[in-house]
Amino acid sequence: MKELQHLNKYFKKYKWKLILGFFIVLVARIFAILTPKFSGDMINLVENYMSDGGEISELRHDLLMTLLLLLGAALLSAFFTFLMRQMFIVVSRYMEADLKNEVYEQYQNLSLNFYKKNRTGDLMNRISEDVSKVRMYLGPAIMYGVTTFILFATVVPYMFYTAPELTLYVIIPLPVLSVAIYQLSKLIHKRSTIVQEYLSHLSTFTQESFSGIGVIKAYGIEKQTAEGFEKLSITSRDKNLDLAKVQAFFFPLMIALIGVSNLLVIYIGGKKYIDGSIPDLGVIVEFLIYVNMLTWPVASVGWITSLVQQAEASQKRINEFLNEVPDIKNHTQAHTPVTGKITFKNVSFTYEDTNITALKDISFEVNKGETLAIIGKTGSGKSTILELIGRLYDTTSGTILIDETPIADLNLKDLRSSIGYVPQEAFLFSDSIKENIKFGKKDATDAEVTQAAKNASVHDNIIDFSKGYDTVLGERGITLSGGQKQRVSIARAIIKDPQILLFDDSLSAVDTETEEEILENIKRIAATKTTVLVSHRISSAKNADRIIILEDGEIIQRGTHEELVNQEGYYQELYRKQLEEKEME
Ligand SMILES: Nc1ncnc2c1ncn2[C@@H]1O[C@H](COP(=O)(O)OP(=O)(O)OP(=O)(O)O)[C@@H](O)[C@H]1O
Repeated sequence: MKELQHLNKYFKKYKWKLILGFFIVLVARIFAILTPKFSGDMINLVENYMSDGGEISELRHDLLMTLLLLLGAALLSAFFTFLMRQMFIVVSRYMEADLKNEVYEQYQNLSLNFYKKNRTGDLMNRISEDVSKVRMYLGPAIMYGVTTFILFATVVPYMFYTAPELTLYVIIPLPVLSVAIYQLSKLIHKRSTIVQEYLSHLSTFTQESFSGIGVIKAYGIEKQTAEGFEKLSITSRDKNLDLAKVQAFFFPLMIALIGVSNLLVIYIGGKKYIDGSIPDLGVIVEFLIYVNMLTWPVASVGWITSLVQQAEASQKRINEFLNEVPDIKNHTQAHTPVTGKITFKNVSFTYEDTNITALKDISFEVNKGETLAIIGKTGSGKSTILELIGRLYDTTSGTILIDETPIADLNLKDLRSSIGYVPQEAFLFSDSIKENIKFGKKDATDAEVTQAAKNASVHDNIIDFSKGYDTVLGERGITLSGGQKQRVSIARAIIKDPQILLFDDSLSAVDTETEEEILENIKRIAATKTTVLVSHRISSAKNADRIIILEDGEIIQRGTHEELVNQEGYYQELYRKQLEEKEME
């Protein structure tokens, strides 16, 4: 139960509703106990009439009155049971939503390293599957727990009071039922976990084949894919059958044990009635109803135990993530506005998971209003520099200063809100183009969106779509070309109007003419901003105020375009090669 203690704060939050729920259960149970009593009374009325005689009209009247009472008690019990569900189950849904929000908020705070260590499927499972299992503890387990407790606390003493020995006999099979259901629930849980696993294999498989349908068709491997699917689905079916077999035991087992209790009531109760130790036949009828009434709660003790165990295991998995401390911590609560000067002082960086040293002793400076271009082969560490500026990671050694302040001393929120980052692979959400651009500035006006798109040279493409800026992207919408995606992503960074603009090879998919146009626009709007531009093309770098060349995480050359073209080395070679390519076009 240690792990589940995390949920106590939610019980505290909803305590009044839960306390009210407890009293409602109490009232519902009292009315429920009355129904067997009235049934017994009716039998007794008939029995007395048959043995003692009397007016038939009087019997009719008495029977009708008792029947009405019985009906009233049953209706009231049903009404309060409804209210009870409203309390417990509704509260559990609130708590489930609260827990989901708590986990989601924590996910948002965790750093990139966390996401690399854990698979997306696992993250999704913990926020959906595991939280649902925990809800079974917060809702049904608590509700049935309270109901069973109250029922036992009221019915069993009453039964003992009415016929002590008979009570003892009839409740003997109940613990057996409870243990049997517990074992069965455990087995059901084990098998349903396996079924669940296969289900997720199946959905991952289908999802991948649908996303990669183009590749599957191009390589003509539809048949193999279908065979792969069939194999998986047959195994999944067999696992489902295994589960169905144990599930099939559940109700027969309950019915068999109820049957045993009923037989005991009739046999022992009958003998006692014959020898006179039970005065009325009605007691036997009453007991028969009580036994049936107690069966489900008793069975539920086993079921609840298994639910609580599953919830405990799930909460343990959730707690693992909730207790995770973000690698990147915000040390400063005060507002720290950013102007834009960036200084790297002997920065080295090693990726924790791969142990790859991506940057070695890097030093450079970019002033506010300047543009720095970073050129280098793939894997030379260019993107890593941008990630360090956004503090997605902390340096392994050395210091990064922003406006002369160590980056770790800046308020993380201020730092991130002063950066417009265009990643290497543009990521667009399944939403309209307008909303995708507004992601950079939630309250942007339509005019601002259009202006940003114009600056990113994508406006003309957008208005060519029949729905213009309202065109929906993604799975159910249209697919933009690589270059269009990059430009929408640039518009998103521009609309933010940040102090620092970071472009990670963001123009690789556009032609050189459009590249030039965008660079011109960026130069204009970024006149007072700091721009860092990663590229493989000289055309992107040539107008930058400073250029650095990276190789294997080290700066091998630095200078302006003029200086570097006249210097033997990587830049000059690249310049010649790209010039030749251009001439050949
Ligand atoms: N998230 C990561 N986790 C572990 N290693 C990484 C990660 N990102 C990059 N690396 C490694 O760090 C090195 C530098 O990568 P980086 O992405 O900075 O290079 P790059 O110059 O931007 O390359 P490209 O031009 O291909 O984008 C590479 O060897 C890469 O494998």
